[in-house]
Amino acid sequence: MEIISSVQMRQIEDACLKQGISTETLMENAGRAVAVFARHLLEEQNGCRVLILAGAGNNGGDGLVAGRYLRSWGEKVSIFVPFIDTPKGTTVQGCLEASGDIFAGLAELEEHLADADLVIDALLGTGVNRPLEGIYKEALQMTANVRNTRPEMQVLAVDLPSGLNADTGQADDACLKADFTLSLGIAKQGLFTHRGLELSGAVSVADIGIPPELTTDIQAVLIEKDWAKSVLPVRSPHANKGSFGRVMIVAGSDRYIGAAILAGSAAMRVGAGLVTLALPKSLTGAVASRIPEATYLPLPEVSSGTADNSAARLVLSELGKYDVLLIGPGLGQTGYSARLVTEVLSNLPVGLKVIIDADALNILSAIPDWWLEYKFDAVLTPHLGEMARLAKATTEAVQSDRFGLCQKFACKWGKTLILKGAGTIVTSPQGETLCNPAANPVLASAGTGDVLAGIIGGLLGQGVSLFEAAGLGVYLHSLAAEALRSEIGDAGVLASDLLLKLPVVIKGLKQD
Ligand SMILES: NC(=O)C1=CN([C@@H]2O[C@H](COP(=O)(O)OP(=O)(O)OC[C@H]3O[C@@H](n4cnc5c(N)ncnc54)[C@H](OP(=O)(O)O)[C@@H]3O)[C@@H](O)[C@H]2O)[C@@H](O)CC1
Ligand SMILES: Nc1ncnc2c1ncn2[C@@H]1O[C@H](COP(=O)(O)OP(=O)(O)O)[C@@H](O)[C@H]1O
Ligand SMILES: [K+]
Repeated sequence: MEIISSVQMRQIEDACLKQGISTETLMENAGRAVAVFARHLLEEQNGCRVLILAGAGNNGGDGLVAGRYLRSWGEKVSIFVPFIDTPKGTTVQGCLEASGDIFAGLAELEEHLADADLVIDALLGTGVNRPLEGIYKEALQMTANVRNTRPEMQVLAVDLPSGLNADTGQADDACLKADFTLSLGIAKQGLFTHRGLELSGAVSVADIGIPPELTTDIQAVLIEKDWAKSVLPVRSPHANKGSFGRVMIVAGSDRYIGAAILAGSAAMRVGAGLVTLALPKSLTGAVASRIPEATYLPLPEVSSGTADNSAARLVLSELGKYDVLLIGPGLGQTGYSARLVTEVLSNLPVGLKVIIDADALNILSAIPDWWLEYKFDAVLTPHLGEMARLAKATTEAVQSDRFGLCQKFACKWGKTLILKGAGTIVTSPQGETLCNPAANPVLASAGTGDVLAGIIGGLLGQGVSLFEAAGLGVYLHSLAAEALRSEIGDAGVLASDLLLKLPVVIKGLKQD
């Protein structure tokens, strides 16, 4: 599914106008599609009472058109039109009366909510430009309250839940949670990240007659099963371990021994041929007892668990034999770790695929204009805090514009950037964007990021490109978490539980 911003949607609307397709035509198509969808929902629940909340903009227009169709098909339609007393309200009143029972007061709204089978939320769409207040806010809150007492009453959002920002997924406190969202023409990106994930319900897209040639420039898509299947590495029965890549993981320090175990195991569990863990010498025994299948590059130490200043040279002397370097999980941020990271990144063999994760990102963020020093493309995997440090922004600023910032900085830094968290976003340096529309508390626990970095390392080793490995890695990680949530529950799952699920979800993907 393609996804776009509100600015892009406006450009497409303008292009439609130039081709002679008017906004009225698009709105007619949109309203009809909403009505068809609504009728289907009503049939499923044997209902017939539709309550439409129609705002003063084009989103409300879509709702009014839907009302006209539904009424002509014999459904019982009532329409809340809070702007009825404005000049615009007066001009549309004539056609509204033909659309069903119309009213503007909250008392009547409460009455209609008492027996509505379906609420169509067409108060605000992409045009929301300020906090909700007054009658809009009260109407949405009243609807939400009634829905709490009448869960059988369903809510269908037109284009997006009213009060949700179409670009950022930020939501007004009064935003009405939908069971279904019918996005018009092309799905709006804000539905799939931040609060959009919890507020939009099941999202589908209505064809409203936009000519396909006007959508060819769209660079952002959701990560979906068919795409993931298409980029899964192929495994020949005649392969040997050299066929599936050699992955070097520089990870772990005295306080974070588990990071190396999780990342190394994950790389192997997605099918890497050979994984070498480069970690401080005194940690090697403990880690090797947990992953006997890996090979080891014990790094000289300045003290127990801290690699010394000669460690980078040792890593570099071996790296020529590898396809992939993952650097960062559990490294800590001492001066020694910083020197290890910067010296390795400054002297990489040509052609090596690189993932920079966790502490290595924090180390980069302390270097002014680090991206000018390290000009090669690499996969960067920041969570919110790491992204804020790298982008010199607050975490709130990052979270309030996840798509915008991920796209801006992937281009500026020339890196394949993964902005982690619910609704993870992946952007290539050229701006191609993938979004994984998933939120899962199973992943909100320590160590899951190490697993993700290892997965991506394992996929890169098998020849997947940086961008595709990033997207596929995020998807497999999320599928494994979803499987655990249904089997075990949403609390108490460990990052290491993901590991054994990885081969299973890969197998499932191949068979589907
Ligand atoms: N693009 C396309 O191709 C197509 C788009 N279509 C549809 O158009 C929708 C976008 O329409 P839109 O631009 O009229 O915006 P929309 O969300 O209806 O409301 C804006 C109005 O609300 C107001 N307002 C703003 N914030 C407010 C607040 N907090 N509280 C109260 N009022 C607030 C603002 O007025 P203001 O007071 O700022 O003058 C303005 O009047 C889109 O989501 C889709 O459904 C389809 O019809 C077909 C093709
Ligand atoms: N609520 C959530 N929904 C979906 N994914 C999540 C959620 N919380 C965390 N994740 C994912 O879990 C991983 C956590 O990574 P990170 O924060 O680096 O953890 P750690 O450093 O402890 O390993 C990321 O892949 C992130 O996208
Ligand atoms: K809406």
